[in-house]
Amino acid sequence: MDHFSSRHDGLYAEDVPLRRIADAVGTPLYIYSAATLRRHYDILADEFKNRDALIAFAVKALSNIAVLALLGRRGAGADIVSGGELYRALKAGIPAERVVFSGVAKSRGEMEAALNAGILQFNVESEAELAHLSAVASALGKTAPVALRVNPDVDAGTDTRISTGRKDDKFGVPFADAGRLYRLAAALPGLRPQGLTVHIGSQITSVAPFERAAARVGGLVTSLRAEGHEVTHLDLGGGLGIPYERAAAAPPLPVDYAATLNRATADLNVRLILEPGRLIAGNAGLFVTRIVLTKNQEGTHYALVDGAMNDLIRPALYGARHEVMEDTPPTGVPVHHHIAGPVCESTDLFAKDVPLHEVSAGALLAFRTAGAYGAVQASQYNTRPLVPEVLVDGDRFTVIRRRPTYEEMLSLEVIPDDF
Ligand SMILES: Cc1ncc(COP(=O)(O)O)c(C=O)c1O
Ligand SMILES: N[C@@H](CCCC[NH3+])C(=O)O
Repeated sequence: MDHFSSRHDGLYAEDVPLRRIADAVGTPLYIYSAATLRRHYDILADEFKNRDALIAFAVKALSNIAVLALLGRRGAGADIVSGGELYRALKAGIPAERVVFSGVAKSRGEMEAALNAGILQFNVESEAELAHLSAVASALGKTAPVALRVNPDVDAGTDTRISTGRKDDKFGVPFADAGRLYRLAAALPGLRPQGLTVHIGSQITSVAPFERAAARVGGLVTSLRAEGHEVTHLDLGGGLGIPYERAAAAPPLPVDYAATLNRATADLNVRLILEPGRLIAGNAGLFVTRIVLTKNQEGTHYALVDGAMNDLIRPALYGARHEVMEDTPPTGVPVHHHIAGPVCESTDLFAKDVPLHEVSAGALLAFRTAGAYGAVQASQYNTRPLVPEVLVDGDRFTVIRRRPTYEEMLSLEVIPDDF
């Protein structure tokens, strides 16, 4: 089911023509489909409906509060990695009891805010962090619910830049230290260890690594219980990959992924937590840009667009490929173009050799699969305004983050008096 479609009169997001949104809001911009977000959440939630399970959306993937509110109302929790994300999740109405806090270096202020809010769990990634959290919680007279993030030393087989579960990655505690650190957490004041967590990477395209990681951490649950510890929560992270290109091998279906996790944890009697990000948001978003002009450089045709790497950095950062849709219904023979933006970097190149039928100034191009790690990784490089976000729901659309003015962009800057 694709909520972004090409019809006889152009591209649509659900029942709204892209052209209508682009004319009203200007380009570049992100467009999200509410129906897709709901569908992706519901498919996963349904697979765990007979379990005590929480789907804590990874806020880092797409953190607009409208999206968080939409998911929160369906029962989603939030996996956060900063005080800012905590603030967003609570603003969006996600109850603190559904918030888990991941990250290798939480600051004192972030810990205090999360303790005061009363979050479900801190995912702790080192011995030093246990000591730090113990001190912060004790000073506040609070008890921090803790899950120890273990590094299962499983190669997720994904891009090395987004792999997190091999022993040399900076995440989690070494598997061999987990027992000792769980005991330490039980002994330290201000901490209440309640579980374990793993997250082995992102854009993972087979279920086998999830199965291995779940088996390893499941074994640890059993051995800790045998030592007399309470282990009531098991957080299996996020990381399932999604199809970026039709031509590429399809990643496992969410139902197969869910079946694997359900099987691996069926006998553990734990509250299960998942932290999907990309799976829910990735294919729910388009990045939309307009052609400004074309040029031929030493035999290469360039379509130069008004969007740039500061708006969607994935191609520049990871060599990611986002499929391109043309707004103009394809007629005639296409000409292959490189699609590049106006930023002064050679990596500001979205795609090479894309067959385009219409390259006149003003034509709209939409990059698919841009909902996750798109708008959230945008910057104001080259003093380009942060890219707006629009949420489509049926035949309606709402600007859920508007484009700032130049005045707003400069409003935090000051020229000292005494130069
Ligand atoms: C701890 C943690 N949980 C969840 C996620 C979400 O991952 P994904 O968007 O691949 O599902 C990430 C990002 O990789 C993460 O670091
Ligand atoms: N930013 C990465 C994903 C990182 C996952 C974060 N733990 C991407 O765009 O694919």
